[in-house]
Amino acid sequence: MKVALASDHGGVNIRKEIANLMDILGIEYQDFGCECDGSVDYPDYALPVAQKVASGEFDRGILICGTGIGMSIAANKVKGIRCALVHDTFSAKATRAHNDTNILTMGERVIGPGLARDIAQIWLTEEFEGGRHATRVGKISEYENK
Ligand SMILES: O=C(CO)[C@H](O)[C@H](O)COP(=O)(O)O
Repeated sequence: MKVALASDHGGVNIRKEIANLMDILGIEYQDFGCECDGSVDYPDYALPVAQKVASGEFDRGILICGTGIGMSIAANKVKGIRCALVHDTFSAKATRAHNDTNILTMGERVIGPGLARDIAQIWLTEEFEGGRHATRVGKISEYENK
């Protein structure tokens, strides 16, 4: 699995935490910044990462901003992306098992690094269950492809 990782200025610390987690787990990833001295605009990071995942260049994406919301809104505009904003471990598991999400977002101004790490680890390792969930995800793709 190859993961594209990025944050805006509001998510730098959790982005570094997740990079460290993926180093430990032996997960291949590329860090697309930001190299933030000051303020940047989250769509400039969310959209390129989402495009890389949608194109198949990367299997998954993880995006961090202050709330996770802006990154999530932007990523979900890209065709083929199922992005989940997650701030609890139950949803981290469920959104992989049920929604087959390919991008995870979190907000550094919402949760701490320990919880973010746990959420990322679950999301990176949980499998999609398929079955009835595949039917439902398929309906979303069908709508998107109309
Ligand atoms: O969470 C975010 C987007 O959803 C951003 O990180 C947040 O809006 C940045 O705010 P500021 O420019 O005030 O640091």
